[in-house]
Amino acid sequence: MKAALPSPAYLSVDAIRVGYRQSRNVHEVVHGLSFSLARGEIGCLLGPSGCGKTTVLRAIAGFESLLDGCIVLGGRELSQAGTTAPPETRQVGVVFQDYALFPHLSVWDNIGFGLRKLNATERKARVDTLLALVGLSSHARQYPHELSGGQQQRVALARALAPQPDLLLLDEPFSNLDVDLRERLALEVRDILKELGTTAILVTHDQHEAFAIADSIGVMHNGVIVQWDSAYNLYHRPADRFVADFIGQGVFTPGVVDLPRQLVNIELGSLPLCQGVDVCITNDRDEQQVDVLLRADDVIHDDESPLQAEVVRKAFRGAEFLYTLKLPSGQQLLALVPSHHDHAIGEKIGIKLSADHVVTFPVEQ
Ligand SMILES: Nc1ncnc2c1ncn2[C@@H]1O[C@H](COP(=O)(O)OP(=O)(O)OP(=O)(O)O)[C@@H](O)[C@H]1O
Repeated sequence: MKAALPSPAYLSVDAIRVGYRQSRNVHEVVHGLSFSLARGEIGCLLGPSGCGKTTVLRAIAGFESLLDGCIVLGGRELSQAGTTAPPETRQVGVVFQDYALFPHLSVWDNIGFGLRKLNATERKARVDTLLALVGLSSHARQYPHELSGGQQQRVALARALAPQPDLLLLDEPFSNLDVDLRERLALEVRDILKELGTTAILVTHDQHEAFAIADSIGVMHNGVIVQWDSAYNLYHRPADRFVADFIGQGVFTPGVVDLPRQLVNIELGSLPLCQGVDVCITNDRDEQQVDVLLRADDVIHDDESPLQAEVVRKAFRGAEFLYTLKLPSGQQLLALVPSHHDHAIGEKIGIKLSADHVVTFPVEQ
């Protein structure tokens, strides 16, 4: 059987460095960042405020030039140091956080704005198709101020998609919307982009948004991508402590690797080392102190368990409580527990481990 070949890159962002001019100096904020997308793939740059996500997006859109590296889209070189194709020649659409709709134009005219090269029949067909796709056919004659935030963002999406861009950039598009609507709209947007086969990049600091929309996610820290991966792998196989901390909820708990038995022993019990876990034993006793990542779903509540932990904090999450628990040693951990188990702060509850693999990191000095 032939091994599957990796999809060829449609967008290639190769070792780009980007900075902002400050008087005579350039303050570099993106340091040799690389990733690529196949045609029709949805990527996401996810990271904390100030890590450089928007700067990367602006460089791809052509609003910032490169200090080094290059950006290639569908075989066309868009940017390299000293050469920046103007934004309007790139066939790249952008959806901004604040919608940026034309207030004096109706929904229909906003969407049709970039289609003046089409004849009236083609233009009408295209706008009507997009209106139907974003579920706003009955709002065509309304003005932006007559729509909700979610509806306005759908108009902005339809307007950006109307000229059939080679690449769509979405800059924190849901951040002005309430939490429930955000995830719902993110899923809807994913369906729309997949139906059209549009290659897209979302920038966000919200992991739920990233998980809902993207095929591949790059976690950014200080101007570089520290892990480019699926949502599943970012959560279950974080490449370093920063990713482990940024994605999902969990704690680092001390453990000792028992290499001959392929176990890691922690206060709660023993966990199997999974194959491929990179544990470097530096002493001759075949054991090593490590920090073990324990996710909130690795610890389950069990009334029968002899292992007791004290509830020190609780946060209601609808279907679940996120409990912060204290072990007899004082070590704290997190546990997601179905919300019909409503325990008081200070109460002791039975817990046990339910992790099928373990992620370890070297102990921080
Ligand atoms: N026009 C500018 N001039 C100078 N510095 C800038 C400019 N825009 C951004 N920066 C700086 O570049 C760094 C990265 O900013 P950027 O907006 O790319 O981050 P971000 O990850 O998108 O953050 P956020 O999530 O808060 O939007 C920050 O330190 C910021 O202060």
